Amino acid sequence: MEKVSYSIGGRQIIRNFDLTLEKGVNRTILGVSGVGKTTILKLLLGLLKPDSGAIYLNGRPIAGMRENELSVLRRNIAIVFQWGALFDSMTVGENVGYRLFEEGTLELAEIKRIVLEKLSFVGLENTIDLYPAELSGGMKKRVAIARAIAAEPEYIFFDEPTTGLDPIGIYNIRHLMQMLQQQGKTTLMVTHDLHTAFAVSQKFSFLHDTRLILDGTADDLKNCDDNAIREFFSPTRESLFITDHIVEPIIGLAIPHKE
Ligand SMILES: Nc1ncnc2c1ncn2[C@@H]1O[C@H](COP(=O)(O)OP(=O)(O)OP(=O)(O)O)[C@@H](O)[C@H]1O
Repeated sequence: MEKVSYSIGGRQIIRNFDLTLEKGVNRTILGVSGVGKTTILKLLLGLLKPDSGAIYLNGRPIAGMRENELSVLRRNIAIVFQWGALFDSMTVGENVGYRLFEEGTLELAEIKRIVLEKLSFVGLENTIDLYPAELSGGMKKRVAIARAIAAEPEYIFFDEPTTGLDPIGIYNIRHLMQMLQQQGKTTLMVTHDLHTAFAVSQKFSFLHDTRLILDGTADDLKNCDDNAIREFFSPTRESLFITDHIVEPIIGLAIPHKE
């Protein structure tokens, strides 16, 4: 995204926002609730059109692209929505294979093989004939990941992937995200779960009051003395003014040890 601005009903949501997704890197967009993080995902997916600025997909501007060209490029992007967004009337297997089935290019047996492979990747191959209502929240999110990767997208977007999960569920999602990264996927996440963000992300975009105020690493965030960033990392209001003692442990705790 290059200098993208977007407003809703005359209210500016983002202004001159820049974002680059580097191959194989996980980036997290951070910022307080309502600041515009999900709006950025929607702009990237082409669900919203920017007021100004440009969005490039694999280096090509999407503005003015024909719908068939766009849909080829969009095949490269998948999104895992906050609540999984599975189709309730379809089985787990049908949910995971839906996109491939709709595209109509693969034999049913091949789709089934891919569905089983992706369900086994998320550890849920035994749920193939169940309906979403029969799954826990964490299982639904894992099925949503299996569905997202069924068509082998290059980019995967995660909107609040760990919201509402217990610690084991959160660990599972983190682990899957790390495995996807090992496979070379480029991922973008929006989350309030800072531990997960620092466990899986190498790059961060911090959005505040319509603007990008930091684009950098965990260390850049930790060392940044911008007030908005320091306040964001303060766990309680009482600690807002002693952020020197707060920022480091939160970020430090969450960064995984690299082998
Ligand atoms: N369809 C809409 N009509 C009017 N305002 C909207 C609409 N969609 C989003 N907004 C507003 O745009 C702003 C940005 O919303 P967005 O969902 O992108 O924020 P967010 O940072 O993802 O929030 P959260 O962290 O709570 O999910 C919010 O103030 C929201 O109220």
